[in-house]
Amino acid sequence: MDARQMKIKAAEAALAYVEDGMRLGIGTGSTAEEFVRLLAEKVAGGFRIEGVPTSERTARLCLELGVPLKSLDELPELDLTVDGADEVDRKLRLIKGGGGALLREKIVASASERMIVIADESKVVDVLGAFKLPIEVNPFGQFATRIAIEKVASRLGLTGDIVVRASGDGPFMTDGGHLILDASFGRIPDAEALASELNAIPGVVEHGLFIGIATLAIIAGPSGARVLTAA
Ligand SMILES: O=C[C@H](O)[C@H](O)[C@H](O)COP(=O)(O)O
Repeated sequence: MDARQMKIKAAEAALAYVEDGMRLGIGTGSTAEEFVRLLAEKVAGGFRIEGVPTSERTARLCLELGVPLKSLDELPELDLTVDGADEVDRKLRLIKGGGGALLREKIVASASERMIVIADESKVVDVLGAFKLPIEVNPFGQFATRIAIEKVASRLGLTGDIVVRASGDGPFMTDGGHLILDASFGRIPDAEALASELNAIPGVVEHGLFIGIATLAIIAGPSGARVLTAA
């Protein structure tokens, strides 16, 4: 089974949790896109859902494939969000934001009764942090914000480069008009402490640590998909 087939397996398994009439948060990234494709087939067959996309990219795909969309303002309470992740640990803590959609993803998932993560085995880790932590920051005062992040990290014993994510010749801009700083901290033993310290920095809009948000993860490997619940 290749990487794409594993993503499809996880997406298929997640579809079993989607019920007719649900208000559904729809994630971003290559795994979430497999979910959108399968969801679109069900919608074409008469299945009714109302979807809230977590990015402009996901919104475009949904529109192209005929998945009905609403804004989060129209549907501020959702039944379920299905989304990918860059890392997931055994307590279902996540790193997200590899595709730059972490802010909307976190808002949408937090407005949902449940969040199901879909991923392949390569995303499961013992300790978060091998994947660079995306931190979304306001462009105003970005250097001051970076220094504040470095100080917080150093207090927690974390070191490593923090770089502005690039796109083409310029910086990558999120759907909300912010920058992403990718922090190479390596292992993050106390994700809760880092999350709350980052939240306290004024220039930090949001960060990619999702803690206490996911309800279960569907992890696909070469021999099929397994369900991971918080240890
Ligand atoms: O910002 C992007 C998201 O957090 C994605 O869900 C995450 O990067 C995983 O994407 P993929 O399924 O492409 O690995």
